[in-house]
Amino acid sequence: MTAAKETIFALASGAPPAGVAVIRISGPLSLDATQRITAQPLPKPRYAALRSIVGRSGQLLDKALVLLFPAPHSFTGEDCAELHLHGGKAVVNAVLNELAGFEGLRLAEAGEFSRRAFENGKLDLVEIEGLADLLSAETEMQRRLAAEQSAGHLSSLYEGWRERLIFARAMIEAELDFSDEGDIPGSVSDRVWSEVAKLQSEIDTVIDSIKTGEIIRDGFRVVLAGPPNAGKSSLMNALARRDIAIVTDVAGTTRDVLHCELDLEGYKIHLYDTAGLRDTEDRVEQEGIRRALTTIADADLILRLRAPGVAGEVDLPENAIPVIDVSTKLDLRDEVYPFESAESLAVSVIDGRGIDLLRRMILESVVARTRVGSLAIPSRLRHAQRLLAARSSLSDCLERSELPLELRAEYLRHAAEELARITGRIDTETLLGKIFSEFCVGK
Ligand SMILES: Nc1nc2c(c(=O)[nH]1)N(C=O)[C@@H](CNc1ccc(C(=O)N[C@@H](CCC(=O)O)C(=O)O)cc1)CN2
Ligand SMILES: Nc1nc2c(ncn2[C@@H]2O[C@H](COP(=O)(O)OP(=O)(O)OP(=O)(O)O)[C@@H](O)[C@H]2O)c(=O)[nH]1
Ligand SMILES: [Mg+2]
Repeated sequence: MTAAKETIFALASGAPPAGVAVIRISGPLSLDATQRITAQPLPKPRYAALRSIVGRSGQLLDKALVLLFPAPHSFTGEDCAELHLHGGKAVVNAVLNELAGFEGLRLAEAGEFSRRAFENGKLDLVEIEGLADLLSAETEMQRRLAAEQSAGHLSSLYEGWRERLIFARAMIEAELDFSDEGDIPGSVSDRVWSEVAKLQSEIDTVIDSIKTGEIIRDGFRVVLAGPPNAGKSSLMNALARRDIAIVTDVAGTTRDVLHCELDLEGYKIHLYDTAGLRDTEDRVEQEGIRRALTTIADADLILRLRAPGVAGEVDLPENAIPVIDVSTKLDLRDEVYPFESAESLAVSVIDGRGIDLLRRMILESVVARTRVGSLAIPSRLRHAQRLLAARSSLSDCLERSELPLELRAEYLRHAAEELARITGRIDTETLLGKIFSEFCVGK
């Protein structure tokens, strides 16, 4: 058993002033504290009731809605209470101070409610990561991805794989146990290998979707590249609809990499403006160009700009990054129609032609890059590492057919353990192993 937990509390809603502020309390003294601060009968569990919130000397602090969630049916799995106060700064402070004065209560640390939910088996690590992503989601696609993850759909996928691996191992154990008797029909393990191969390909599909998850969660990186004076900074300002970058007719105006974020139909886009690429003796500009090339190399999409009367079609480094060719300053040319082909177009920041079309082409590029059946997909390196490890154990298991069954089964155990590490739900077997390995031999 764990030692009796302290009771923690915190403002769970956004910074005051706000219409309503929610203070959340969790731990064994939650109900006591709520009783003391209301000095009225407690509402029945999970029903909101209006109560006077009073201070030590009986003074009225606020009239608030009070909600109780007795353990284990709460967010943390502990006794919880919520005070829905008027959201003024002084109201919130007065109630927080009152709670802080109670013996056995203290202010929660960052993430402590979620940590307790994890410790009480209410949420696994993957769901907690999803919850964190949900709270920081700014775009619709980020929200959808995080909602899938925090609702446990990704966890179920991993847990389902793990159960199938445990079952496969059980089949092998059974074969080992019965093989002494010599007369089992066919080989059980043959079926196991085909199941393992199937699992491996399912894991591969999910590993392949990690880049998609990363793009949705972290954003799609679009880089403006081209010679000086091509109109990169002007185009950044036009796409962002804000005056972010300095624009002049001096070649070599931009040196640092400039960044802004766009929300294109729910997709988070990082847009980078870079120094014009050219041979130069200017050391500051050289450094700018070095940074530009680094940014270009990390891009998910490159907008390669050229302008009438501006020399230097830039040679981009050889790589597989998609490119849209953009001819700028369309207003200085005779053409009227901005659309050239699927990979190229012409724009003008003066009359605005082609800008919306370019926005749509960027959107099409990110949509094409993130097409997946379901959004129950990983978006973090942590998952990628464990999945790759699990996958490599499965391929060892399949390829090393010269090994005795026991050893091949060991690879399956290892793969299952890697999956358990992602959700943080290490099975009793490994947990016990871990606990006992920490004891001295002979004790
Ligand atoms: N006022 C309020 N609104 C909120 C939250 C909250 O904690 N308080 N949430 C906080 O994130 C989210 C809702 N999430 C919640 C998740 C679980 C439980 C809960 O009481 N779970 C119990 C009972 C489940 C049931 O009755 O179906 C349990 O899991 O045992 C409550 C809120 C969003 N809105
Ligand atoms: N007529 C016209 N001029 C433009 C257009 N876009 C940019 N310019 C002009 O072209 C010049 C260079 O524009 P910038 O946006 O600073 O070019 P840049 O590519 O960022 O240049 P560097 O930062 O030096 O690499 C400025 O004088 C702009 O006003 C356009 O669509 N039409
Ligand atoms: Mg510039």
